[in-house]
Amino acid sequence: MTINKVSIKAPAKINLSLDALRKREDGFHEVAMVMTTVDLADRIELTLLEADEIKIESSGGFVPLDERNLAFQAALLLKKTFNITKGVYIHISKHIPVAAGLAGGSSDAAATLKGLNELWGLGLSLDELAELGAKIGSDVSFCVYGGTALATGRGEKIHHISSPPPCWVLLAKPPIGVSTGEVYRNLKLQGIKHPDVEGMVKAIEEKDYDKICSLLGNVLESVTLKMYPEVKHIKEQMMRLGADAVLMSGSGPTVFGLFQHESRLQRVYNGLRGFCHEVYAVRLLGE
Ligand SMILES: C[C@@](CO)(OP(=O)(O)O)[C@H](O)COP(=O)(O)OP(=O)(O)OC[C@H]1O[C@@H](n2ccc(N)nc2=O)[C@H](O)[C@@H]1O
Ligand SMILES: Nc1ncnc2c1ncn2[C@@H]1O[C@H](COP(=O)(O)OP(=O)(O)O)[C@@H](O)[C@H]1O
Repeated sequence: MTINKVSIKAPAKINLSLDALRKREDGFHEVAMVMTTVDLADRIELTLLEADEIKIESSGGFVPLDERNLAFQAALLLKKTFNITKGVYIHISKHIPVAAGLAGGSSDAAATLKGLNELWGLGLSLDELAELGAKIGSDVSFCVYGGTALATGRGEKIHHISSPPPCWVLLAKPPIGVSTGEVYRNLKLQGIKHPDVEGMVKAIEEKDYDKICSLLGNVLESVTLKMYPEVKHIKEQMMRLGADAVLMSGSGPTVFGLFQHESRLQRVYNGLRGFCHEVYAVRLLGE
């Protein structure tokens, strides 16, 4: 039976730990990061087109609707690599804030790779899709697998780890978009405080919630918090209102807080909504 349509969830990620070790010859940074998915997701619908074309539309959120869209790039990459002459209509229901440090674009690209693998009957494994994904962006490989992982290299080498203990996550995004490239360009590695990435992996494997909270760390905060004081302000407010622990995700500007108790999450959510328009209460997906 030929499949004509597939619908795939594309979840956002947060970085529980993010370290940059050195700048490489190719301009990228060698990183070590712990990433995990949360249940805030875009939905990607792919419809088979007999004509040799890629069409893309999106509802909600402002994203480019041409070859700059990472989902479009994913389709084009598969077409070129495997000489596909069929086409696809991609529809993105956008729920993940854009340029927020939550890998929304990368997750859309990963979902498109997985969906087209079915729709175009390519028979590729997840490992093969993740390898292709790395050509689109450093975060795409992780998004192909989802779950929880230690990512090394420029972020494309994925080492699966067990899921953290279940907890609530509050995401708060100030009304600014951050360029990942600009943040990495302004990163000064000398004298910087490096997070304990190995300790974080261990704490997750041991399901030690308190240790996970105490080890949250992200070297990119040293850049983004200075560039955008509103991110620092949200971090301070979330902590003051009662989050168990707080960190900026990726290159920002989204700040996340962790919570074991739903009642406390609700209190902090209400407090933040007073001055931050975009706040989301979600759960860790983990697996
Ligand atoms: C910071 C992180 C953490 O998960 O996420 P976001 O904040 O984007 O969500 C990632 O490392 C971002 O991954 P991604 O958004 O895919 O970045 P890419 O498109 O590959 O790279 C954008 C630019 O960031 C810089 N870059 C990216 C990754 C890396 N390891 N070193 C870098 O120096 C490069 O200048 C590159 O041109
Ligand atoms: N499908 C997409 N969804 C979101 N952003 C996209 C998409 N395709 C391309 N982009 C572009 O990618 C850049 C990074 O967006 P995004 O992936 O949301 O953030 P981040 O890299 O901070 O996690 C933005 O400049 C955005 O315009």
